[in-house]
Amino acid sequence: MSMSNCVIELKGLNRSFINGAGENHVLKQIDFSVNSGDMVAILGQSGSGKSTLLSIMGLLDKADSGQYLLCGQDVSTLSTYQLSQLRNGHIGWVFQNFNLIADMTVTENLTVPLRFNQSVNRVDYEAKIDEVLSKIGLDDKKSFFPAELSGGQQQRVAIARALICQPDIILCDEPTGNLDSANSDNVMELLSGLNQEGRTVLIITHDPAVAAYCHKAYKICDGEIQAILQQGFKHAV
Ligand SMILES: Nc1ncnc2c1ncn2[C@@H]1O[C@H](COP(=O)(O)OP(=O)(O)OP(=O)(O)O)[C@@H](O)[C@H]1O
Repeated sequence: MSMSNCVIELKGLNRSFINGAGENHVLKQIDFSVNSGDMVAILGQSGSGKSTLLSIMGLLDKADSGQYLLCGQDVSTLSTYQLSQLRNGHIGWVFQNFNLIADMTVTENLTVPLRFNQSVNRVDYEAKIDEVLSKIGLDDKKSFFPAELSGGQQQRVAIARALICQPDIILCDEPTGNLDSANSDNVMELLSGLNQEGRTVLIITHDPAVAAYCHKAYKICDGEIQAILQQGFKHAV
């Protein structure tokens, strides 16, 4: 285990896709790290590789070459089972389209990650669900189906689902992309609060107002990642 404060460390990371036009080298020799407790925005034009990078960091995809250390562990040495254990233990995901299961109630949606987590006892499910629902302010919506909630409420449930296994890292892919500005602010306040509690938050966004909630911002351009100075957040993309 590394002694560094880095929860995410990428070294010389490459990812390409082959398509009809040949090889698309999306991420080129990426060196990037995120410290524990950071709140980081990743910007970049459509197709620049933001989701690809986040998928690798969230252990949903693998780099072609280079190294990825998650909480000090070199993920290339791990089996599929070990990867899923690491993912369940450390990472919560929030997506643009919420990705709630339509024919399950809020409570049932929140039960799904608990079932995959062997360290949570079934008798504790209800208390865990109550705890995350009160955190997002939707205690009264337990038996609602996703379609009965507003977009902002659905995204808050998705954040509750990301939180329920107590991850130390929350990865968000355009979390406000489908929300109006009031709901977007609401979701960002929620994510900021989680960061203030000590969670590391990474957010892909096109929106400078979202980046402004973060301490650091980076931009992916031509396969490379570069830091953006705070005063440049507004004009980043
Ligand atoms: N599974 C895949 N197979 C082939 N090409 C892919 C795959 N995933 C991504 N790509 C390509 O990699 C490039 C980067 O895609 P990615 O989704 O990471 O971009 P992005 O910056 O997240 O874009 P957006 O802002 O539009 O979501 C694109 O050219 C895309 O077509």
